[in-house]
Amino acid sequence: MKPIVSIIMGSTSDLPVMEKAAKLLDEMQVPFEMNALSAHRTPAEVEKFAKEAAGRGIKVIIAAAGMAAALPGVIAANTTLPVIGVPVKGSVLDGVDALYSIIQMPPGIPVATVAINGAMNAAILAVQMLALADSELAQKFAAYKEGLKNKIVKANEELKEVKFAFKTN
Ligand SMILES: Nc1c(C(=O)O)ncn1[C@@H]1O[C@H](COP(=O)(O)O)[C@@H](O)[C@H]1O
Repeated sequence: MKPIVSIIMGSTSDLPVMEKAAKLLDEMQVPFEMNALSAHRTPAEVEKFAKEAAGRGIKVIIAAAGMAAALPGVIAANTTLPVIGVPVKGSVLDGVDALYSIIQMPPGIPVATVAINGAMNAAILAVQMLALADSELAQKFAAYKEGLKNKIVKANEELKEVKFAFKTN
């Protein structure tokens, strides 16, 4: 199947973080692609990628970078597709540098920024955007959310049992 989400990262060193986004998209059966491109190191390729993405059928771009993270913003500047930015923790500034670089976009060129290393939430946001026009995906996502709820309800029941055991000992 042709990819409809594109995960792009500034370096393959960001992959351990971005694997969480890939896993979630895989779980939701959303076709995606992954590329490492850098606005600093491969600016021409980034511009080409961003300009051609919509024409290739990509609907949402997830762009991740650490340090002086220009990549998500440069992609947003070169496409009309929604761009979700993931600041990656990696430098001596622990990802705050990337967070500020990505989140503080000038008016007109937004990047929907998630938490530092928030790759999974980036994928969830992408799924939510796609689900607006895909009722099957919307149902899958609703089931996923229900699963999250059930997990905490079960954990709460287990907690009560622990408390009970604590009291009787
Ligand atoms: N922030 C950017 C950009 C960019 O914004 O274009 N290109 C690479 N990087 C980031 O540099 C960090 C170190 O990269 P290396 O590990 O390759 O030296 C990575 O977190 C990457 O996202």
